[in-house]
Amino acid sequence: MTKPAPILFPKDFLWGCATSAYQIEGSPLADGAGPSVWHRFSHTPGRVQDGDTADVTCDHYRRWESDVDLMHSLGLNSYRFSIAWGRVLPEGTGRINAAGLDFYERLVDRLLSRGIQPMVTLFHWDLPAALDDRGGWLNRDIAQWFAEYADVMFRRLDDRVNYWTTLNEPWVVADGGYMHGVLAPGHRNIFEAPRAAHHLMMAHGAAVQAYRATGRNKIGLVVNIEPKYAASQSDADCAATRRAEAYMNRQYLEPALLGSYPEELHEVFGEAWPQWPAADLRLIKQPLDYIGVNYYTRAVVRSDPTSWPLKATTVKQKQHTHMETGWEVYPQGLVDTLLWIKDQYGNPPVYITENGACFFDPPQVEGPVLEDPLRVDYLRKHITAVHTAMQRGADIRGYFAWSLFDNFEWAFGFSKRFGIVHMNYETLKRTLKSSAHFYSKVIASNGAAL
Ligand SMILES: OC[C@H]1NNC[C@@H](O)[C@@H]1O
Ligand SMILES: [Ca+2]
Repeated sequence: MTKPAPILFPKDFLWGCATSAYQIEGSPLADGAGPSVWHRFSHTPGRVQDGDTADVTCDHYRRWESDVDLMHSLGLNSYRFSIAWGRVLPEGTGRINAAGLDFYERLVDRLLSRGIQPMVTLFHWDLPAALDDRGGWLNRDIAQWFAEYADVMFRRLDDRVNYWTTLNEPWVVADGGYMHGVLAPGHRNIFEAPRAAHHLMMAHGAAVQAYRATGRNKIGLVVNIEPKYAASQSDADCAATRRAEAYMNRQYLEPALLGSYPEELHEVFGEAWPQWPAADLRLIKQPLDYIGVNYYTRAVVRSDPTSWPLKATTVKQKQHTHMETGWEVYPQGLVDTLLWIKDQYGNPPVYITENGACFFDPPQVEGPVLEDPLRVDYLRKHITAVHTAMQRGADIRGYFAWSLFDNFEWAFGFSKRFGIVHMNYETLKRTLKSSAHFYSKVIASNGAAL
């Protein structure tokens, strides 16, 4: 039996880790920064598990130099992070806070000095509170507010940043922040959710349009995709699955890539679905250099007339391992997702901009390395899935593990640990997990160590 050929990735494949500003930086109001909706949300009793806030979290705002050195020691050739809008524009528009801009410029320069390509996300959920006071994502003007902020960043950093992202996971903001109210700004309103979603995408389009005026590099959109599988072949379950797929996986990709919304959304939102002017869709549909895909899990869907607003619910797959968030470990879903994007949207260049898992890790670490075999297994199977999709023609250009550190997991607070590096939140000591060593070997061997 001949040994299967070793898995090898292209020479210029990006290998990185992903983080976001509010989740790792701490010091949310330092050096003139304006508060974000997440600063307000986490300081509102009852909103975040155990009353956790990201006032300190990984203290990356003050430890960024040694953190970049840690990334270098792992052999990362890229690093995906986000900019806190309120550090740069404390009121969201107008006055620029030089100290905020300087922080990100120094971070980019250090990354480049260590041979690490920055991939910079402009919005990863931490909207300046001052803009939320003016309606936030419910105000059509936000498209221009966002383009103004994006332009400030492009002018300062496009000579060094080769990969830009407008938004991270707009679905999560609209669904969590406006439909179900479990994320900032905590609204629960079926009439607000599609408007927030639409204005998020208009902001995306306006920022890409602004980029094309001066930008010389690449810009894209990052979406979370959770492939939906019908629990049975019944008409009801298949229709429910189509609704779920339209609501999460197509509602953002299709206006961005096709300039249209899936028909199923009229059924999902009913009278709450607005009629949008064609000019809006023309603004949203801007040529992109890549799509970022964040993949964690799949959903098996059945019809459920009692569930709101989708009339669909997921069926637990007890035959597979699950993460602490209740998400099924299902690597085949990543292959299916990447081939779906290839076949449905013309094989655009794709980066896996997030992939990772939160399994129970002991909160304290005794020895030099924390053993996390379940996460090693998860990463091995999902990186292999990426390679499988590439062998079948998908144009995948890079992979970012979520996350470099354990960090503030939104409404879950610090209870969920996704890091390949353990974070002790009292001492702020960083400790490599065996998944960090594993990932480091995969990068060094360009895949052969899988
Ligand atoms: O839930 C894990 C991650 N998912 N995507 C967005 C990130 O901010 C989350 O921490
Ligand atoms: Ca360049």
